Amino acid sequence: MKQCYEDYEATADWLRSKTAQRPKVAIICGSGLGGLAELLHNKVVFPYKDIPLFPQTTVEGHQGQLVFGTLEGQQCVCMQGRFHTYEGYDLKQVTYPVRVFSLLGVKTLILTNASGGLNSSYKVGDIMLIKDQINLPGLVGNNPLCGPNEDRFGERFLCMSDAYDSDLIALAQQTAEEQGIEEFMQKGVYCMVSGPTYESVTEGRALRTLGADTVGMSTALEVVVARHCGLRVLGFSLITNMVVTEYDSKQRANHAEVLETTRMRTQVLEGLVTKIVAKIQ
Ligand SMILES: O=P(O)(O)O[C@H]1O[C@H](CO)[C@@H](O)[C@H]1O
Ligand code: HPA
Repeated sequence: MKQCYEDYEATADWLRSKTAQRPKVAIICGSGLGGLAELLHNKVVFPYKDIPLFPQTTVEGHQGQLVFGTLEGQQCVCMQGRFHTYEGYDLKQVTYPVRVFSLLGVKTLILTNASGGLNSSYKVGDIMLIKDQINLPGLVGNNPLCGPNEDRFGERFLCMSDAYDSDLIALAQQTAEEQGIEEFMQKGVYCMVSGPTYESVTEGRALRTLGADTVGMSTALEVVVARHCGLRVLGFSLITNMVVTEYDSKQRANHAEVLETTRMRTQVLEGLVTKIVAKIQ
């Protein structure tokens, strides 16, 4: 499927025609983390299957609906479920909603994800503020900005050294302190791999050597496209499991454990994001 500017406009126009809400903040919820959308007031809900040109979610823990509403007085739009390349979607489909959000007038994108911990000082259940990313698929040619540049969204050559907004990171850290949850807050580097396989022992070790603190199968592509259209970005990675980095380990990564851990921390993460949203200008 080849998306053009008019496709993004058509989806944005359709949404505008169905709701008078004009969010400035968008939130993409990771695996098992869609509960945040339930906290919105004056909800207007669109199942993805009803939204023109929107992909569908196929992964357990990703509900598949777009929720507009107000969080602490701030108009928001929340994706209860995201798209991944391992589902068979291409890079433009995975990132399609981000450009739609930009056309709707969104200025800030908050992303959450479930991830495997690589940094041995991290524990399952820790929440990592993402300070930077390694877009592994992008480094070898699978970058969503490949192809003709759409100047109406952004420039051809995009700087990514400031991808995660330092003011928003500071705001998140301050809010975590106020919430008294610093003990399980971390700050580090997220690495995206394509999945759907979890890492082999040697792959896990290699990613750690590259400088990654956590690894997952999402987020980086959405962030590239968000930055291209000028959105400010804040990201949280919930460590749902530790990546197996010992050859004789009996531990095995699995999605059930991922979802189980999200259940353990979902309320804390929801509370943190809610308080941050309240303070976003
Ligand atoms: O990144 P999110 O969507 O949170 O989900 C993570 O959890 C799934 C694997 O358990 C993968 O989709 C991985 O990317
Ligand atoms: N690896 C990759 N993606 C993941 C993991 C992991 O260990 N946990 C949750 N998403």
